[in-house]
Amino acid sequence: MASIDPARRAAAALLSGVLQERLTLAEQAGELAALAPPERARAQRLALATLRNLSRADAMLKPHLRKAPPPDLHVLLRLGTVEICALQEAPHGVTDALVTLARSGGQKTEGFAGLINAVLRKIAADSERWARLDAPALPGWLRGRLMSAYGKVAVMRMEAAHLAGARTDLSVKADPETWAENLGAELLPTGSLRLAQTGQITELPGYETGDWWVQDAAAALPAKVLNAKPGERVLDLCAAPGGKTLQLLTAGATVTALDISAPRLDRLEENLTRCGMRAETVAADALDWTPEAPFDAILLDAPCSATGTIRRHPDLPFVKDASGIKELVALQAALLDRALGWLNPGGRLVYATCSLLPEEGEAQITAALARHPGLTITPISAPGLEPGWLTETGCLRLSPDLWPERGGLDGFFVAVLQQGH
Ligand SMILES: C[S@@+](CC[C@H](N)C(=O)[O-])C[C@H]1O[C@@H](n2cnc3c(N)ncnc32)[C@H](O)[C@@H]1O
Repeated sequence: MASIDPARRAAAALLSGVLQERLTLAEQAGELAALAPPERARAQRLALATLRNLSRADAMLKPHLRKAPPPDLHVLLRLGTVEICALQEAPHGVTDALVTLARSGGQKTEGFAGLINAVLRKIAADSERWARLDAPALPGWLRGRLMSAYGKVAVMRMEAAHLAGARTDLSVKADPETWAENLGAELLPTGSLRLAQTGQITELPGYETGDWWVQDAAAALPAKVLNAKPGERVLDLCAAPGGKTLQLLTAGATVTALDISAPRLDRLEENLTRCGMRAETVAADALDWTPEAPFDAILLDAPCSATGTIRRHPDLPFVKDASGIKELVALQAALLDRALGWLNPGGRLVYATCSLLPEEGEAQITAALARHPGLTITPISAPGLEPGWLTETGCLRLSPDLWPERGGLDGFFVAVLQQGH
């Protein structure tokens, strides 16, 4: 009998956490702590691929199952199906490994080793059907809202982008051309680097020396459009884990980085240390805190549904639903109202969310303009932006179906606001 594969066992545990306990993969990071880095990366890759392909795996399994399998067995069957059909791993090896895992799984799975063996053999024999299956659809609550906002064709393109996943992008401190060459990466028109392959990030040149940090090309745009100048006092509100703080510091600004979450601020501090940069950090609820002096510019990267990041976080549709969106929209408005009062005359505020929902983006800004007479939108311009990415009012609307030829972008909304006198 084959020995137990720790990466597969961890992947199955992560999948059970998402599908049965509705825990995000990030919330389950502790599950992976005992694994060596390559095994950890493999476990994550297996879990991500299975979540991205879940409805396709179920469509493959359906004809071979007489009734719905118990949840722990179902996870093993789905994982095996995705490994065979999507990742094109050798069916015999996958089947043996999952049979071994089932036998070691106690009462919940040990009795199903024979069934796993039989079903995965049928899946392997039937695997040419895989290519004809549709991309998995978003859950109904989200799909309906996105259809109203973007139309069916765009939503189907977004679903295809979610299935394709995301490459790893980096923001560099300086000299993007040289780093692109050193890392064999593509230099995107917006200035981010896109890696050809996602390997062990911490092993790449420039990681230890803090010359770059991981940041999606879309997530790099809010700080770029804020366009901080050397010596400006900038507040990064909702700052952790600090990708945008690093950008503002690189531009030469004096930055106060505030976040409500102390553990997330610890990660921000680690990132600052690695990159050799310094900011004032504040652990506080922005709704209670008041600055001692106003700022030249504020970046409000507000907490949101994160629906723009599903291609990177395919667990989100399984653990989140529409509940909580209203509260997030109210929190974003309260943060916006408060932050607008902390600007120097003529100061600018960049509002950003990694959401695809208009109520967390376009509608949030329309409502803010109605609440604050004299508040105006400054039309966005920055290198590399495509004209079609700008809304009629000059805000930036990004979605994962953009730049398909380059490998997509996270969904984001960005607005630059200025308070009149
Ligand atoms: C989208 S994330 C920020 C990402 C960050 N700007 C970056 O680029 O790495 C939103 C952040 O808002 C923080 N947050 C949520 N509610 C807050 C509040 N009331 N006051 C301050 N920060 C808050 C969360 O802890 C979370 O870190």
